[in-house]
Amino acid sequence: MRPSDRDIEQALIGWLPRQRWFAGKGREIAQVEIVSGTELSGPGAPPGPDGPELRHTLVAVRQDGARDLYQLLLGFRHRLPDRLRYAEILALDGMHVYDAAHDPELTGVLLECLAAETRVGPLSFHRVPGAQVETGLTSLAGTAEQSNTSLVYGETYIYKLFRRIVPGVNPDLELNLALTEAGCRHIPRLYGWAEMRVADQGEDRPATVGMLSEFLRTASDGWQLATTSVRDLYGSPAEVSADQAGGDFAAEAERLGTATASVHRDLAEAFGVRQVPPQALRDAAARMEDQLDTACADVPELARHAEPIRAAYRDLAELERPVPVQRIHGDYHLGQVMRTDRGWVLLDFEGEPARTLAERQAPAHPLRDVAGMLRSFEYAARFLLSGTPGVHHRESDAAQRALLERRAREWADRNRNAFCRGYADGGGPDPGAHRVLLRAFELDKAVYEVRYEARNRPTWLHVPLSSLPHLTT
Ligand SMILES: Nc1ncnc2c1ncn2[C@@H]1O[C@H](COP(=O)(O)OP(=O)(O)O)[C@@H](O)[C@H]1O
Ligand SMILES: O=P(O)(O)O[C@H]1O[C@H](CO)[C@@H](O[C@H]2O[C@H](CO)[C@@H](O)[C@H](O)[C@H]2O)[C@H](O)[C@H]1O
Repeated sequence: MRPSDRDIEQALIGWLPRQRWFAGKGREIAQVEIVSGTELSGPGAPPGPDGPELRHTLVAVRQDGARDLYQLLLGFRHRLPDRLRYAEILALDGMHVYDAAHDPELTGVLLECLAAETRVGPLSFHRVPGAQVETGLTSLAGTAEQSNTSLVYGETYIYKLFRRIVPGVNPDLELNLALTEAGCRHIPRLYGWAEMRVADQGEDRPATVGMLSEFLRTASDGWQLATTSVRDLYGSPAEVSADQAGGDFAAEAERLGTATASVHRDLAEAFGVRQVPPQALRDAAARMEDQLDTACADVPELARHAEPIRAAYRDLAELERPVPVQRIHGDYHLGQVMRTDRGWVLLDFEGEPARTLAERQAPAHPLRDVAGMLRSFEYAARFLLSGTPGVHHRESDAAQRALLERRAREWADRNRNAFCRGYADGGGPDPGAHRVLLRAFELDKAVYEVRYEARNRPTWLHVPLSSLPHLTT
């Protein structure tokens, strides 16, 4: 017999905070409640006498008076193979309950549902018009540090199992659908998606719960490529400059800028562009100041950089001109782009994970994405400098330290210039002609990163903090 919902809910209180994708880490869980359970075993995966069985589950988690929804695939087995031990949530009365995202014997059913456009309980599965979905492929759950869980099926598909579920269409799906329709070549091919009805203020609304895309089998992600280039420079003799180093990244950075401008253009055509009055910049500057205040309260080391940051926000508020806004990526960095044999491809249009859906859907100036990527060049250049494994240098060796600092600056500047050139040549607003906007956006992102790192990866906190003196002078 399966454990009761109550037993599972109790076990989830301890299990959820250990999951990388759980957004409520560090806050006490007051309650977990299973709000929906849909049997998904069969017809593609009929359970044997010993299981396994699959139940699609939505849980509501209460923390600090807030209620968030999370999607789980619960597996049930009488005997849990050793390879699934790490995914166990609970074992009771001879039944194991576990995270079935890691069980390829169960996840095949998702492909079958997508192929057949199944409707079951509150769930419905959809194919992009004209797309076929092949079934019978084995999945492997990604191990990347992610906000969601990705299942790679063979070498063909990647299914993004959204973890935190918010009523409405997830911007990742919304933007991928629009870009697919626009024939954009800088996104992975989209095959289908899953949604479920969830109760929202007394009404049932559809919420996106999964998305099936082409798996970019031979691609490398931008972060890996960029940091390889940085390592190459750091490992070269002192007299070798960034442009002479074998692993120079600038040509790729320039192409990435051009691809970014192309995606921005497609998004502008699909969703429109509107001009917002100067008051909107004053409002934006005020919001940035609020974020800064909150971040300074959370991370006191930030306070010593606060004054020049505020000055940059004041400059923004004083810009007396309307600015164009449109849908953008929203959380753009090197980990969100992959270099394929058909050029750069952009991933994950969800926006910053901690923001509300309305904030993530709000149109913004496209240079916000440019600022995000420029911050990422800064990260790639700086994260090897100290506090992280990879480059070994004696802290006491001031000359070595100064050389690495100089090289970090040189690498970041060279690649940011290349990216901005590619972006302007590709038809985007010239970053060099909008310095006040860009500086404010970069600082706002850096403040966000300080909070993000303090909460999620404290050993990385030095990266955004140590980049601030350069940004604020
Ligand atoms: N279509 C794809 N092909 C190959 N790898 C992918 C694809 N989509 C995502 N990935 C890999 O999975 C990682 C996480 O994907 P992402 O969409 O950013 O998920 P999350 O929202 O959970 O952060 C990416 O950084 C990339 O390495
Ligand atoms: O990819 P996510 O949507 O989960 O984005 C979050 O996590 C990112 C880190 O994984 C974080 O990005 C920051 O670190 C990157 C290096 O790991 C760096 O390239 C980015 O520039 C930096 O912002 C992102 O901010 C956060 O929202």
